[in-house]
Formats: sequence, C-alpha cells, structure tokens
Amino acid sequence: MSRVLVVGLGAIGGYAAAVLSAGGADVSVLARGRTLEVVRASGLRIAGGPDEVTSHPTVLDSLDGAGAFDVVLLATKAPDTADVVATFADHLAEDGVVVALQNGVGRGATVSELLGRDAGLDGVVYLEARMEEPGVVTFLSGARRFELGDPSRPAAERAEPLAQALRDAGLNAVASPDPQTAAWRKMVLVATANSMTGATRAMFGDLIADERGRAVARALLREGAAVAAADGADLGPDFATEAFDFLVDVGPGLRSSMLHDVERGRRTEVDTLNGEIVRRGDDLGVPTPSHAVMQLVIGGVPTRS
Ligand SMILES: NC(=O)C1=CN([C@@H]2O[C@H](COP(=O)(O)OP(=O)(O)OC[C@H]3O[C@@H](n4cnc5c(N)ncnc54)[C@H](OP(=O)(O)O)[C@@H]3O)[C@@H](O)[C@H]2O)C=CC1
Ligand SMILES: CC(C)(CO)C(=O)C(=O)O
Repeated sequence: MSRVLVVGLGAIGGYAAAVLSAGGADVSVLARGRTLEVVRASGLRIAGGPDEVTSHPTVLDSLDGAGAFDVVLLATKAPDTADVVATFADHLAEDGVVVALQNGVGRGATVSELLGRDAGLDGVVYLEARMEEPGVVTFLSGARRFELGDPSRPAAERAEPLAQALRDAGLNAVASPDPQTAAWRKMVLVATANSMTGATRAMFGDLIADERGRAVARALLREGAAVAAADGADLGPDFATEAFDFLVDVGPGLRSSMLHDVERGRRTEVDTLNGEIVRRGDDLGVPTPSHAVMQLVIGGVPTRS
C-alpha cells in the first residue's frame, strides 16, 4: 500500500495507525498537543487485546512539505470533519481516497462534498477503544473490524483493493457489498447505546438491567430501524431485536465514545447520530420521538430569540 495519513489521532485513528504501522505500511499521523509529544518520544501504543503493540509511524505536526497521500484515514469526531478536511485537502493524491472512520450515515459522501470531488468512503468500525492517556489506545471490546463502503462506485473498484491492502498490513478490513445498509446497521446501534450512556453517564449494562432502560433501548432501536428501512437499508425484519441482543452480548461494561465526550466536557456526536435519525425520519414520514428526546437532553434545547 502507498502512503497513508491518519488524521484524528484518538481511539480509532490511533488504533488503526498503530496496527498498520506495525504491519509495515507507510503511515504518517497528524497529531497535536500532548499526543504529538508523547507519540514522537515513545511511539503509539495499543494496550490490551489481540493487537497489543507499540509502533512508530511518522509523526507530523503540520502537512507543510509532507507531499501527497494516497489514503487518508479520517478519525476525528464528526463535528470536526470540515475543519480537518480543509487541512489535508491539498495533500490528497489525484486518485487518493479518504475513509471516514466515523459513526453515522453518509460520512464518506460528506467528505466528498467538502473536498469537491468523489474521494470519500465510509468506514464502519466495530471496535470499542479509548485514548485514556496521550499516545495510548486502550482496547475495550469488539471484533476490531473495519468495513469500507464506497457510496458512489462498485466495491471492486476502490473499496475491495483498499481493504485487501489494509488486511495485508494487519488491519481486519473488509469491503461492504451494501455500504448504505452497513452504515445504517451501525448507526441504529450507536444512536441507541451512545445516547443512552451519554445522557445518563451510566454503563449500558447497568441501564438495561432495569426494565425502563430496556424499554428505552428497544424504542430507540425500533425507531432507528424504521427510519433505516424507509431510507432503503436492508436490515431485515428482526433487526431491532437482533440489535438489542448484540448490545447485550457486548457485555455489561459497554460505555461509548459519546459517554467519553460527555465525561471530558466535549461536544458530542448527538446531532450526527440521533439528530440525523430525527431529520431523516421527518423527511420520510417516520416518527422518532425517542431520538428527539435524546437530541434535546444531550445536545440542549435551542434558545428562543
Ligand atoms: N471510540 C470508539 O470506541 C469508537 C468510536 N467510533 C467513531 O470513531 C470516530 C472517532 O472517535 P474516537 O476515536 O473515539 O474519538 P477521539 O475523541 O478519541 O479522537 C478524535 C481525535 O481527533 C483529534 N482532532 C480533532 N480535531 C482535530 C483537528 N482539527 N486536527 C487534528 N486532530 C484533531 C482529537 O484531538 P484532541 O484530543 O487534541 O482534540 C482526537 O485525538 C467517531 O465518529 C466515533 O463515533 C466508532 C467506533 C468505536
Ligand atoms: C463501541 C461502540 C459500538 C459503542 O456503542 C461505538 O461505536 C462507540 O462507542 O462509538
């Protein structure tokens, strides 16, 4: 694989960068603050899990003079996307691609829109991880699977060869045959687990140990699955039930990237997740009252002028 740039060196970006760099890929990471200092001095570490490693990618504090990259793995939180795309837009090779390793639907298309060219791919990630201290990604749970979806071209053209190259460097990457369904499947899960944990600051297992928590989770999953189906995703008739069982199987300790943001006092992805379900539900005539409540609780009530 040719030159890879990872932008957003947190839990997911750090995990992918560490695995790929240890696997021999030519990986650069754009870092800042304390993470920049630590990774430059001591490398990037995955703590725990089957990919435990310390690796040494090229560490950049700016892209000045860095040349062009063939693959950008974009792993900031969704609200930071426009800012970071502007920083690397001039450093993407002519036929380069950007994989948005982000929760949500239409993330690759959003990147393409911002770039003004068809270069964005979806990256649906099944991995629970946290950067608890700068430069150290703690593996928590999950299949460590990275699903690449091309919203505009057949998988054989870009997603499959890229997934193969990432696999060759040690990352568990696969190409999605149906990117829209793949993105919605994860969207419905995280809009449920992330908002419930973010709104209550509780672990998902504790929430669904209570009948009221189980009822809220089921309502969020049902509404999300109904919007996904109306939007054309092929989740199957029992998805809401299967998704509930999946979240239970993840284990009682499931926290979420949104809970991490709430704990750190950071902006959350509630608008990208629950807000997007509400907007699409409105457009498609599907009621989404539970997601609207989460959007208001976590995102805040808009002030009246
Ligand atoms: N964590 C998880 O378990 C999972 C997360 N996801 C999804 O993956 C995506 C990334 O999440 P996650 O890894 O948890 O997020 P993190 O908050 O851990 O990491 C985001 C990183 O982006 C960096 N960043 C933000 N803005 C900029 C900028 N302008 N320039 C350079 N770096 C910037 C942040 O740096 P700084 O800290 O300095 O602000 C931080 O290091 C999200 O969409 C999330 O929903 C998907 C599956 C699981
Ligand atoms: C790990 C998981 C699935 C939890 O909902 C996730 O994607 C996240 O935290 O963003």
